[in-house]
Amino acid sequence: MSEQPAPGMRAAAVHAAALLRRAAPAHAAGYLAVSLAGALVPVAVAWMTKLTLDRLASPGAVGAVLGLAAGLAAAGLVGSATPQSGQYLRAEIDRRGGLLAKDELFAAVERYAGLARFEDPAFLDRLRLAQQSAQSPGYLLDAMFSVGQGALALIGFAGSLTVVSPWLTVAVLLASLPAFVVELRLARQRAAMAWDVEPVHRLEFAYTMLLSTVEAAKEIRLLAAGPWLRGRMTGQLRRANAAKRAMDRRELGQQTALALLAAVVSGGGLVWVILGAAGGRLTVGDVSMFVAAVAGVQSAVDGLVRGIAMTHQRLLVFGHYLAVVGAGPDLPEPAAPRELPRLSRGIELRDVWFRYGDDHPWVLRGVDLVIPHGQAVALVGRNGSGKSTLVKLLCRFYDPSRGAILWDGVDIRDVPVTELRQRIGAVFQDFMTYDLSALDNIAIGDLSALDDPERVEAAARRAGVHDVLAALPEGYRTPLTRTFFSETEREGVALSGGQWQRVALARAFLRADRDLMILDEPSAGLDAEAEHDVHAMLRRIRGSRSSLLISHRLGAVRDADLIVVLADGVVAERGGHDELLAAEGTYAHLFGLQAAGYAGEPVT
Ligand SMILES: Nc1ncnc2c1ncn2[C@@H]1O[C@H](COP(=O)(O)OP(=O)(O)OP(=O)(O)O)[C@@H](O)[C@H]1O
Repeated sequence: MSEQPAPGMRAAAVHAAALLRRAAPAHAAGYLAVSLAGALVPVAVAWMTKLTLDRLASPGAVGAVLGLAAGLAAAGLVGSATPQSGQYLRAEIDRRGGLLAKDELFAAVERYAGLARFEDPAFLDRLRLAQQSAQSPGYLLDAMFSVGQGALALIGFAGSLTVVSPWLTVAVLLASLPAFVVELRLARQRAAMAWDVEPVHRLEFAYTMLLSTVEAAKEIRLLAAGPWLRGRMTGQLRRANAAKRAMDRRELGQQTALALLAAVVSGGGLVWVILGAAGGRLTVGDVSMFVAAVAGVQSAVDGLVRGIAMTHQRLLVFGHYLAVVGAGPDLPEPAAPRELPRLSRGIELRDVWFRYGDDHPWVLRGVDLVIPHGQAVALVGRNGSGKSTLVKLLCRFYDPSRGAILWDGVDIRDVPVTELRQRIGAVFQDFMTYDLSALDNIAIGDLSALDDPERVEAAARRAGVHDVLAALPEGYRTPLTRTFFSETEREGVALSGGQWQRVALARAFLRADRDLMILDEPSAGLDAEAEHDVHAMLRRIRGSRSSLLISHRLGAVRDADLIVVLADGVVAERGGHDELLAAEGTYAHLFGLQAAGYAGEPVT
């Protein structure tokens, strides 16, 4: 990983506090009270023990001793009740805070209109850390409270120790100074290590997914590639473990040295106090107070330092959450958005250049193309010629690197992207197969159809998949996945590739009233009948809607109003089927090859 981000500790702390205040204010206040009690009870117990012992040593103070004994019992009660309530409050804070944080995180991710961030490894690492942070925001509170707890206990015990010996207090405090410095440095190093190890975990996760998903299981078993992938997965895990082990060892060495230093100081002090009590300079209560105070100071310093270190580390990680939530739009938003007119003339790509990144090759190199209103345009070209890329630009998943896309003359960058997408229906080449019910799989095309099963059925009929879906064990409510059960605990079903493609078509047909219908390889897995239906649908919408059809089956595109051949990043040929055949260019060549295949002629 190239750089460690600097997310702004203060901003992270303020945001975390605000988040928890919104999510669980009463629980956070309760947790604070319980934490304070946890810090103060041991100090109070130490004092009451000292006073009790001193009074017991001097005769005739039964009344006062009784009061102290009652105080000690009460402190014991508080001390034993606080951990359980603290644990409950802490868990509830996590649940409520986690819910809010996760919702906030994914609402922010949803606002990213483009795709580029989802293809940026550094961003994906950040997103994973942000998710970790959102999972359990109570950790942050823990860390911050332990700073307060440590500070209170430190003040209490150091003050108490001063009563026995101011010099010893100074020595104990000085001895704990290195711990501050070392632990803080370790926390920074741990946070940097977590950031560096993130890409390794991402790879490990990718291999884990390959080894555990049904999509990959077939090929991996046939190819006997499991051990090879497992080796890669464990290799990544070993790399991550090595980095963590190195960090743990560093911590072990440094923290052991710190512990030894603390032991030397408290051991020396104990000898001095015992000698003092034996010589009559100190009381028995002083010895008890000393033992409690030294242990208390050391554990308070330990808690304080760890609290600061933890806060530092968790704020750094929480900074990733903050960075994702506050990342702002990934595509420029128009300052003064224009209205998108109902398409009446057409969509024009004007000298469109595009590449996926500055160090990527140009995919489109000055495409000029008009998709006229009410016409069916077919886009053909060799693999990798940029057809799907052009579709992604039309949906504004990316902006052209140069040039513009005009919708009835309006640059699509000047209109709200959601408005643009409302006007488009599409089946992408890599369409989704959602692990949802059949109904959901189709209705997601237009969520207003969720409560209108008849519309969903009509779309499924048009895509030729209604009979299949209606015959499923729970009809349209059946999950189209073998991964989950339905609401009634019945197993889902698996569809065939072509059936899935019809479901994706049905999803797009729910949007058939939109201005532009994009079909990117919609019939690759379809049987001849279904393919025929797709083209019948395209003919039906012709005249009132524009469509863009991408297909390698040239027989399927021959009756488009306009056929466009994309090659070398530009429009190489355009025209009607007969026109392009007569031109004897790429289209004619490819069509000839396919036609010869169908006619059974030898292909030359
Ligand atoms: N997300 C991406 N990031 C980087 N490069 C990409 C990305 N998607 C596509 N490309 C590259 O852009 C080029 C065009 O790809 P595109 O998918 O647009 O081609 P296509 O004409 O649709 O191909 P096919 O006929 O095989 O579907 C290819 O060289 C591909 O490697």
